[in-house]
Amino acid sequence: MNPCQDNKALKLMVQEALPHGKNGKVADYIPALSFANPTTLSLAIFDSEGTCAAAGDISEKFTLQSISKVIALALALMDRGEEGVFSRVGMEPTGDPFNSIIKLETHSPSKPLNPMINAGALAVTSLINGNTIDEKLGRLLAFVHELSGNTSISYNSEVSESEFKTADLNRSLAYFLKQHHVLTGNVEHVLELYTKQCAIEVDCQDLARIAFVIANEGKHVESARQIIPLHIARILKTFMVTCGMYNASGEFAIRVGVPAKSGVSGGIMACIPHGVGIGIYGPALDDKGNSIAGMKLLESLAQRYQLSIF
Ligand SMILES: NC(=O)CC[C@H](N)C(=O)O
Repeated sequence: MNPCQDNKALKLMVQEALPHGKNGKVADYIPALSFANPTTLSLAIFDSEGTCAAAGDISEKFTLQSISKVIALALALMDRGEEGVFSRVGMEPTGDPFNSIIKLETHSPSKPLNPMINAGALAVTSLINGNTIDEKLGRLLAFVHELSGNTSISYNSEVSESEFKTADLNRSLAYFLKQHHVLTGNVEHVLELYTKQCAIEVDCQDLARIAFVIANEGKHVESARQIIPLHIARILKTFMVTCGMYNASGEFAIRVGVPAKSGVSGGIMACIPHGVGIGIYGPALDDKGNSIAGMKLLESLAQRYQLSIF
């Protein structure tokens, strides 16, 4: 696997975007995330030639958080099929914050509107095959290893424990879903798996490689192996466009126009059809939970390289 090469043009773009982070704040509702350095920004871009260009400190690691929802959805769809997953979770954007409970009660039936909000992601995580939490997590990690080509990726237990102890809102969502038979099984087990899934730790280069596979119709560049079936890769990208940036997805589609998924750690994964994967890390967030400098950087990249799919 070729390591990413520093790129001068990208470095300039990172330097330009970085000051925008000053207007943001690192997430602290998960206490372990509050230690992140708000003045950092890094970028890796992996393309169909198998080359990777980078800028910023790409060795910095961060947890996937909501970006993991895309990966868990892929695995659940491979495990259960579309009917098995979409009987429990819908396909529509909400316009509400990612952890909102409101539409679960006002919508009938009370299944979560999509897999990118927390309620939908909890339902999806509960569908991953395996007899024990360890087995399910092991399958998820093996899948991440395959997508990224990096078998050393694991989860950060300090972050997962910090989230598990404080996840009362997600706990409420999950118990609500259990009451309405959307989620079956032990809620605490689902939360344990979900918080470990969110705490899977990567760097920008790993994220760019994962993004590439999704962008490239589910295929690896080196081996051309189909890791994710084509129709599932399309579903993932479509959800990323309609719901990937939470309740900022509409504005992001206009300003940037690429399938992307953010996480509250400050990561953004962007998948440019049909074969560029982008990984970004910038932990200062806006009030919707998206990386401010990261979004600015994607906007400049999209303008400069005409990336918008629209
Ligand atoms: N938006 C996010 O990244 C949310 C993920 C986080 N683990 C949570 O459930 O709150």
